Amino acid sequence: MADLLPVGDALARIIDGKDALPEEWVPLDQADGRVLARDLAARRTQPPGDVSAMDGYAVRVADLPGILHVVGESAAGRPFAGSIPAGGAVRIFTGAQVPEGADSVVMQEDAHRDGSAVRITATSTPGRHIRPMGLDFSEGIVGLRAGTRLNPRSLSLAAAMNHGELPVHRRPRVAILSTGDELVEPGCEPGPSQIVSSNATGLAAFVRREGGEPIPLGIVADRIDDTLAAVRQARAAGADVLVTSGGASVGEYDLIRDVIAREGAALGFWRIAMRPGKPLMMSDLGPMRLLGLPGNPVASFVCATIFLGPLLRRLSGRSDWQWKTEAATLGAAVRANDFRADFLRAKLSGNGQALIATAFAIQDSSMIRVLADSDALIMRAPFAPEAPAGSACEIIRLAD
Ligand SMILES: Nc1nc2c(c(=O)[nH]1)N[C@H]1C(S)=C(S)[C@@H](COP(=O)(O)OP(=O)(O)OC[C@H]3O[C@@H](n4cnc5c(N)ncnc54)[C@H](O)[C@@H]3O)O[C@H]1N2
Ligand code: MOO
Repeated sequence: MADLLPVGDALARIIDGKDALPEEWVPLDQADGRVLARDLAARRTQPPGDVSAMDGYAVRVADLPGILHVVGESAAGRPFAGSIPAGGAVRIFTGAQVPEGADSVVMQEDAHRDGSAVRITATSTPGRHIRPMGLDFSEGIVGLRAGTRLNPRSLSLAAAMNHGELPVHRRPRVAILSTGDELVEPGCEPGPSQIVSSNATGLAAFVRREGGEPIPLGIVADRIDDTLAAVRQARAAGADVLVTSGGASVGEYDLIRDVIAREGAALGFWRIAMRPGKPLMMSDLGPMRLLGLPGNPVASFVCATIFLGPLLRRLSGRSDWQWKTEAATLGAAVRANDFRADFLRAKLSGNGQALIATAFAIQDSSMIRVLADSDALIMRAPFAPEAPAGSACEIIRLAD
């Protein structure tokens, strides 16, 4: 089957020419999951001065041990104004600026206060319980790199670096169209030969998790005019990507190729050496990249994982756009593979370091329940020989 494109070539074609979408500025509280468009430098030094790491007394090590005179107080945001004289101490709290003259902080558990005096029986060392200025970061250092997907931790850092708004890439807009005469929306009363459309639901959630904005276009029947109208709707909505599901194969009702032709576009490719997902197709309708996913639910989802995810991450500006593989051990034997790269739905188990991936016995690409139960895809290269349980394999983890 020489006309089937290898998976790696298909991925290269799908991301080809697609770089990060333009930058926009968003407030911090809307930036979770967005991708930084520029390196982000600290706009201040943290901590801005030497501060105490404990509640206790700021002292001079040279005076210890001894009975010291408490000359004032330094609290976070309300520093002691003067400097500590010889034999003096300042009551200090966590995060408060260490007064001039002090070179150590003694925890209050190790000090005995008596009126304006404090008795400290042990000695200390210079710098003890003091966080030096700039311990966390100094003004001007790059704390977060362009291409980073923001998460709760990096957002805290952006805030601490004193950024109220962040430059992020625009989210990819992804139109999602289901095709098929037999399809009805979930939650209605299907007739006996109807099928509940499930692909669009999973695809929309997938798109959101990959940082995109789904544009749901619903279901169209297998009629060229209806399909064409929906594709034009996606173009008019300014979608960056149109994902169709179904109508990708060779039957008389498989219309996506006809629609591409009617739009005057060329078919980038059609049919790849992959199972599930053989009839995948790609085309560019102006700036909108069309990914024609197969209708079989598992094929649709696996193609989304392998191709749509990387495309969306590229458009979002992520530097980690490629899917990650992990080494695992087969929990059950797998058969010799044919000319199509196989992505076997599998369950992960294992204790400690050994990750065990066990392929489901039935791998039919219509089986949504198996997909829902899967934790990972076992990757099998074209013509990989049969492999017994216990052999090494490569997996792609499916997101929770
Ligand atoms: N003669 C051949 N027949 C088929 C081939 C082939 O090479 N030669 N390839 C097979 C493979 S592999 C796949 S995958 C499917 C893909 O077909 P289509 O993309 O045209 O999909 P449909 O025929 O429209 O639907 C297939 C199947 O999936 C169900 N479906 C479709 N859309 C949805 C949806 N949104 N939600 C849930 N289920 C959906 C549909 O009812 C069908 O059962 O072609 C093979 N045939
Ligand atoms: O891609 Mo098809 O789903 O191999 O079954």
